[in-house]
Order: sequence, then structure tokens, then C-alpha cells
Amino acid sequence: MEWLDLPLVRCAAGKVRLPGSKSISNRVLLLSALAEGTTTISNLLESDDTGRMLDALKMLGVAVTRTDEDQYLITGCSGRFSVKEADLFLGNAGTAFRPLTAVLSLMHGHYHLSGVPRMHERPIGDLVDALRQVGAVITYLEREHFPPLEIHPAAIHPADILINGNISSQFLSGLLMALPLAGEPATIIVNGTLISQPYVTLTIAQMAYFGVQVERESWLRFIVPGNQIYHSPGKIVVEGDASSASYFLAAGAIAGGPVRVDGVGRDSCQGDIRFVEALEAMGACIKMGSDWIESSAPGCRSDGKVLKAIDFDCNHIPDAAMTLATTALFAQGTTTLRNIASWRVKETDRITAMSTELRKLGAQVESGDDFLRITPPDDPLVANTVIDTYDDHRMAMCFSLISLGTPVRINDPHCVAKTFPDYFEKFTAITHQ
Ligand SMILES: O=C(O)C1=C[C@@H](OP(=O)(O)O)[C@@H](O)[C@H](O)C1
Ligand SMILES: C=C(OP(=O)(O)O)C(=O)O
Repeated sequence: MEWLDLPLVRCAAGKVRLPGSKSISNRVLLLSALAEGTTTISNLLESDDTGRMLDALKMLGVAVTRTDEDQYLITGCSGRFSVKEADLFLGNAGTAFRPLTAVLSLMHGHYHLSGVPRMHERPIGDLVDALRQVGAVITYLEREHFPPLEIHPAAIHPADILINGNISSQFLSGLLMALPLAGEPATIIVNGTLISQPYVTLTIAQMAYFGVQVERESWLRFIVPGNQIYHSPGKIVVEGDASSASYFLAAGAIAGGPVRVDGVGRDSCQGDIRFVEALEAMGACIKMGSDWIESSAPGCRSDGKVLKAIDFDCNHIPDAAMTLATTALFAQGTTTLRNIASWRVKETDRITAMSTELRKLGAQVESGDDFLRITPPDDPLVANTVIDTYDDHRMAMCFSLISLGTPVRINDPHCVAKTFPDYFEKFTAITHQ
């Protein structure tokens, strides 16, 4: 097992240029691949999740050319992949697995989709059920409702489709991106409350960028026109990743600041930008421009807890919400993070993993199906704690913040490659002893 020892750093200040957004990168890659025309994508995130999408698209016959370090040229297939039989390995990338399942179900081909063992524990039954309603033929190769999957050629007849909204919004996003390729219009009806709603807004915005409009009636009904062709917008610059911004902004709020992130700001279409509202509620000073955000700590306290605890509904920011859990250790009082049930089916069971690791540092943690309640210790955080990361990039990045209070060891730091391969270099560059 490899590890990274982070020494105690008392101050965080500086500037970070953010890597491209994972959620935008994988949407834009897929839509460019399906579109008519050639798309130049700049500031594409280079990471494991985007690598899996790029590899899959190449295997499906899409022409992908790398023209610069972070720039790609994608020649779209005008709605039909030329390769009708493929075996695709999609790692642990939800933003690749779920949308590709939907799109490939409409391609009249024979496809095998698999991932890492954890991906085979992440549910996909709601999406498969929805696709079966329009005629898709999909078989589970191991366990019912979970990957790996086999997709068979099928005649698709769009109609009213009912989909559950309470496990992952990626199922609805996948359907929305796929259904315009079907012959007829479709209406998607969401059963229950849709979680992670800003990611669906992001999907609809990216589709509009490629010329396809979805009609949304509240968060309950989505009307998707059929027989559409996505049209390449020509050039796309991927904005910086708002979830990745959260670690640096939290560092500025905890340890002086100012820390400024460049690449995402007030004009962002990513939901995780609203992480700053939680930080502000904790007392942080936030400044924002159209494409930058800066955070600073509210002041100094002798006990090192410069922030105040919050009670926060995190449903709209499921990824950045994890950052609040470790930030809570630098806050006075008990922080409650609510509406986070989806954490249980992500890279790991994040409620259990987070509770376990926070307790190692001396925190009192109470958890339930969909909440976490964190009280920092009265004593200093336990020094030189060894943090397990569960092959979860966000666990590694969240716990780097502990070094702002005490030295910490992060096991398996390379797991950050899922979305942010050079995270620790960038974190080290803004932290000072
Ligand atoms: O659509 C997306 O890009 C994402 C949606 C969210 O997942 P859920 O909808 O499963 O919460 C988020 O956690 C994930 O990292 C990215
Ligand atoms: C949940 C995440 O990823 P995925 O896109 O694989 O769902 C995440 O990045 O935190």
C-alpha cells in the first residue's frame, strides 16, 4: 500500500487553475461523438473517468484526435456508432457507464459493458427498467440490477417512460441524452423526488448547446423530441470543475486564505458551485467573479476552530458536500449534513467511510440512512492518523484538509486519478508552514 504523509501546514493561500469539469467533459465527449460535424474540445479533464469515456468512444468507431495537451478533436457519427459489437470497460465512471448504457440500447448493436468491482456494486436497475419500457433488450450478466450488462439489438418504440429519481440522477441524464436519437418523441415521468437535480439541469444545458431542446415540467416530466440530430457547436471550452474547487475553497476558509480558484465562478452551470453557500454559512468570506472564486477565513480563534457548524441539506451538491464533512472538524459545534443517502452507492459507501475516518481523528460522529452529524473533538485532532481512502478520490481529497490542523497520512493517494490526478501537487502549492 502506498501512502502520502502530509505535514502540518498552518496557512493556505494562493491561486489554483482548476482542471476541467468531469461532468461537463464526459457529457461533451458523448454529445460530440453523437453529433453531426467536428467538435474541438479544450480544457477537457484528463483523468480516469474521462479516459474511460474516450476509450469507449474510440472502440465505438468515433474519430478522436488529440491536438494539444488538453484539446481534442471529435468527429461525430451523426447519431449512429459505426461499430455494432464492442466490449467496453468503463472503470468506475458513472458519467460514462450510465449514459452509454442508454445510448447503446438504441444503437441496434450488441455491446458488453463492465467496470471495476465497485462499479458492479453500483445500482443500474432503474435505468435498465426505464430502457426496457421502450423496447431495449438488456441482460444482467451477474447480479440483477447491477453491471456488468449485455445490450442486444432491439426495436425501440418511445412512449411514456417512468423512471425512479431517488438513487441517481445519472439515469435520467442518460435517458435524456439518448432519447432524441429514437424515432419518436418521448415523455419521461420521474417517480418520487429526483435527487442531484443540478446535474440534470447541466445535461439539458449541454444538449441545448448541441441543438436539442428538452421541455421540463417541474422535476416531474421531461418531454424529449424524437428523430433529432445533435449538431456540433464547433468549439467548446470545458469550464473548471466546481467539485474539485471545493477542497481549495475549504482550505482558504479554514487556514487564512485568500485561496482563489480560476476556471469556475458566478457564471458556472455546475450545481456544486453552491458549495460556497455552505462555506459562507460556516462564516467564510467568499468573493466571486464570472469565472473565479476566492475564499478566506473569518478570523482567528485560539482553539483553531475558526468556522461555525451548520445544519445543511446537501441533496443538490452530493459531491462537494463531502468536503463539508472534513471542514466540520474546523468548526465550532456540531455540523449536520442531511439528504445524502446517495453517498451510499457511490465510489464507496461514503457515509460509512466518512464516519470511520472522522472517528479516527477523535470526532464524534452519528450517522443514519441519509445523514451525518459531526462534532469535532475538544482536544486537538489526533496527530499522524492513517486515513484509508476506499479507492474513493473524494475521500483522499477531503482528508488532505486535515493537514491544516495536524499531520496526517493518506493511504493510496493515487485514487485521486479518477477526477484529479495532480490534486496533491496543487494542494501542496497553496499550503504553507
Ligand atoms: O451527472 C453527473 O455528472 C453526476 C451526478 C451525480 O451523481 P448522482 O446523480 O448519482 O448523485 C454526481 O455525484 C456525480 O459525481 C456526477
Ligand atoms: C460520484 C462520483 O462519480 P460518478 O460519476 O462515478 O458517479 C464522484 O465523482 O464523486
